[in-house]
Amino acid sequence: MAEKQTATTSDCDCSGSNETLKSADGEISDSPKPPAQDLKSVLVTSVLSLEKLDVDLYRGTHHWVPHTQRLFGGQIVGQALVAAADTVGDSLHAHSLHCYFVRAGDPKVPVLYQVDHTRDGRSFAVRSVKAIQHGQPILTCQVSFHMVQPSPLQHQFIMPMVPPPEDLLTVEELVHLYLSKPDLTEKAKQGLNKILAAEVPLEIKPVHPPHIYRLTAAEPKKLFWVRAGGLIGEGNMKLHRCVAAYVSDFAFLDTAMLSYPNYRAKFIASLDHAMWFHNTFRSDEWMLYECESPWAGGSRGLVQGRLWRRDGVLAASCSQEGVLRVTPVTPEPSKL
Ligand SMILES: CC(C)(COP(=O)(O)OP(=O)(O)OC[C@H]1O[C@@H](n2cnc3c(N)ncnc32)[C@H](O)[C@@H]1OP(=O)(O)O)[C@@H](O)C(=O)NCCC(=O)NCCSC(=O)CCCC(=O)O
Repeated sequence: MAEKQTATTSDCDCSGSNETLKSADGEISDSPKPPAQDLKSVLVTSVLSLEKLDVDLYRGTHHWVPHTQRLFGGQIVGQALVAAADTVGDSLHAHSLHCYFVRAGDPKVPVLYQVDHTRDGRSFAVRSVKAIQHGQPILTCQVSFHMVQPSPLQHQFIMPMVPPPEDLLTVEELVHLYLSKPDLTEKAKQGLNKILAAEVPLEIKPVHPPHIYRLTAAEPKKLFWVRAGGLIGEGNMKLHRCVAAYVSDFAFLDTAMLSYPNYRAKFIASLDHAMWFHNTFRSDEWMLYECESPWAGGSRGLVQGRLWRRDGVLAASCSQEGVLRVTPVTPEPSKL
């Protein structure tokens, strides 16, 4: 386990409000089904189980598609990582990836993944993956792999102090709580029911659930516990990194919107996504996702995230820039 060093102030700040579950009558991000820890995760049986069509050529299908009706970026990154990882030996583990989302993914057709062997070195290997639909790239992704090498240099920030997942409600439980409140507008009910109907293969527990009646401008920071819905197990540790790639794009970019409750996203899409894997972890066990946005401007926003194992080990770091085109929210006469 890595030794820890003193955290910066931003790393210790866990006061940001959490908008994994957004305002009941604002844009709603979809949310998970209840846990089924005895069942194999659909991420393993379906989403990240690619069909090998030929040498270095794979095909992936979809499970959950966001309300935007463009493919979920995390799914494309996760599948690209599965394809890349299949072309390197078992002693090599992904330590970083860098992706550009160049076209919207079409949920009506599968995605092809073409892997190019950029370089095989002594301890590192690099793969370039192109995700293709309708003959055109929708994502380009470079993945670098490294063999396990010891080092006397070891440090990491300290995980923020937050309540354990056992003390918090899932998004679904929160939605049921909100639905039981009186004076809920029809629009709000519809939004909440849409969340319950979604089939996101993740289980999420916001650390600071948003207040349903009062949305105030908050620091662009949020924290939530997350794990794959269902069992993945220890059989294929490479797969946990692919699942983390899937997880890392979920409700990430909207961190940049937390300071602007009077605007809703008219067009929101991730432009790029980068990830660094630091330690081994199980993505079917609770991990804390710490997200913050250091900057927004010019119709774009930057977000950065850290995925923590619950024992305080830093598992992965992520960065993403996205396009954020917003429109003012029209105040409603009723309570919600
Ligand atoms: C980013 C783009 C759209 C850029 O392509 P482009 O041809 O340069 O497109 P564009 O000109 O920006 O148009 C896109 C759209 O934005 C509109 N637009 C353009 N300029 C303005 C403006 N000033 N005001 C208001 N709207 C504007 C355009 O009319 C386009 O709208 P349209 O698609 O025609 O309805 C493209 O590269 C793309 O689609 N890439 C893929 C992005 C993606 O699919 N990412 C992964 C999925 S997003 C995700 O997973 C994160 C989830 C976020 C979350 O919910 O947390």
